Amino acid sequence: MVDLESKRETFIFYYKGEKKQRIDIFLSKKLNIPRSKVKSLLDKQLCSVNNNFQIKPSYRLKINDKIVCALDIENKELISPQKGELSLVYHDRDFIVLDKPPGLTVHPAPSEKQPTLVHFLLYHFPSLKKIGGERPGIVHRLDKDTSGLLVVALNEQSRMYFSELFSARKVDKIYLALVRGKPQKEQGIIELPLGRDLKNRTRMAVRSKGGKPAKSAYQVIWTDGEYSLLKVKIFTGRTHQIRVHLTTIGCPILGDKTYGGEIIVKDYKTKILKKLVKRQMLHASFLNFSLTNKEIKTFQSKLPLDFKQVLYFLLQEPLKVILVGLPGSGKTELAKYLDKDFFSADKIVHTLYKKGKDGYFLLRQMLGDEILNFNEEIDRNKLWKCLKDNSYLRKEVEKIIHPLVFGRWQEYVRARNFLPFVVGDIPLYLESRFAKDENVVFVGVFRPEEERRRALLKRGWSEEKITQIESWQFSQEVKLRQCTFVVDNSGDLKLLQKKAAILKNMLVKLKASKVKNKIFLVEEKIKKIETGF
Ligand SMILES: CC(C)(COP(=O)(O)OP(=O)(O)OC[C@H]1O[C@@H](n2cnc3c(N)ncnc32)[C@H](O)[C@@H]1O)[C@@H](O)C(=O)NCCC(=O)NCCS
Ligand SMILES: Nc1ncnc2c1ncn2[C@@H]1O[C@H](COP(=O)(O)OP(=O)(O)OP(=O)(O)O)[C@@H](O)[C@H]1O
Repeated sequence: MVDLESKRETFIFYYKGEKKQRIDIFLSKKLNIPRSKVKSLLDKQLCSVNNNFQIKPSYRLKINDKIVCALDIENKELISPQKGELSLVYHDRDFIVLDKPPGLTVHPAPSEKQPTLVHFLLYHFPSLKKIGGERPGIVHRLDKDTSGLLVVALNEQSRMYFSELFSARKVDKIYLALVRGKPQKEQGIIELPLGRDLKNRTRMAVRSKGGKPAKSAYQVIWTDGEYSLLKVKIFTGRTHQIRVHLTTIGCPILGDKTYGGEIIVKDYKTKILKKLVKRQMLHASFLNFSLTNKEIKTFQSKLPLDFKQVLYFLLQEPLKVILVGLPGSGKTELAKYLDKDFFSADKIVHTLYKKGKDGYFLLRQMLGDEILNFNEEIDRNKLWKCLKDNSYLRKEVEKIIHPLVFGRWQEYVRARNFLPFVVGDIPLYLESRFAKDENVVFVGVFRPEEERRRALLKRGWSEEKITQIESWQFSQEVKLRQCTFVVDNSGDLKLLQKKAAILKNMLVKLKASKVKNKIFLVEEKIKKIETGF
């Protein structure tokens, strides 16, 4: 038998709980060691209850039971202090708050070969050795690839205080998560029980039977529809809670390979994203709790560099410059000067009408063979005649064609995510209410009536066609009123080219200031914590 009280690594507890609790559960929490380790201590008779050493793990503690326990030192000696950088946010006699970088495991585990945070802590805070155990001072955890705030107790009293605080859920914990997709609601609560995935034990899953209750609340800070930045508060602290809960609303955390957040390279944007995202984009950014003297402590961490890079990249959408103006005003000419590779809705419509393409089938189905020429191709003149006196049919055609054009426009923009701005010659953008988009800037093109009409006649349009097609569009005044910039195309093409060069400059500046503004607004929202959870 071991003389427990004469050993340096001895722990003495008096059980004060009202309910009878299993000793293995009690000691696992108190000593911060797994239950299997408690069992081995009991088996080795390194633990006693009221001086009785024959104790089973299922023994239920009664009030005032005296528990004496000696942690065997073999394991502890394995954790040798190691030099490593710690980013301290707060430090006093009792505890520290630090900013854990991604990729650092909190405490030793069989699968972890690299030094852990505990190794570094022992180097900087040798007094932690007194606390003992495999997890000295550790009162809560963050996954290896999650960054952010972690509290570490520096003495046994503080460790017990914080352990109780965390397990009684008296700590406000808020995380930031960059996710794929967009939650259906701006904010919401996810309350779904979690347990080990029965098919894959390394994963957690929602389990209505046998899962432990888990509750998270989220708010959307920013979204572009495809990716979102969420603020998540957790009310329970289950393993992988945020990661699993967010997948249940269709928003896996970017980079979280275990739960469907892997980045699949589809285009330029995802290619860059894959390079930037090296881990799950989850960051513990805020902690709030009260101390024994009732003082409330609040901590907020800065965004880690990799998280910031990904976020800024996602905020870098190009400015979408949409040219509007009446037919013949010179939109296409201006577009060419702004960007040779501009997007032309008219061109897209032309390709969609080609034999075998989507538009071709749909129009033929709707309007029959009378819009075809002898080669069974769509004859635009016949089509125009068909539509000119039938506004119902025209609107039906637009209902089919505009979403197809808009889809192509979105693809076009996505493939040019690296540019400061993209140019769309989309004459009906305003009229057809393409999706609302805060990144759009309208540029109006004005050309004197006579010159405009002359150009259209030259194009082969009849007076009737000019009047008719104009009547399908908003008036010049209504169009130009919605524009941030208006280009007066009264002179010749050379002058228009000069104006285009000036406009280009202004667009680049506008884009830079818009991004700056967007970053500012997002960062302000990140800082504002107590908003409606
Ligand atoms: C009316 C049609 C047959 C005329 O064809 P045509 O080859 O003569 O002209 P084109 O397609 O090059 O269009 C020239 C200009 O007309 C104007 N315009 C074309 N269609 C429309 C429309 N439905 N409503 C208002 N203006 C239109 C635009 O300013 C456009 O830039 C054709 O444009 C058409 O099928 N339109 C319906 C589809 C549509 O809405 N297209 C606009 C692109 S988003
Ligand atoms: N400043 C100008 N000087 C001379 N010709 C011009 C000028 N601006 C435009 N044009 C000519 O007028 C015609 C109509 O211009 P453009 O095709 O650019 O108009 P648009 O606004 O794109 O019309 P639509 O909406 O019908 O496509 C073209 O032949 C173009 O070359």
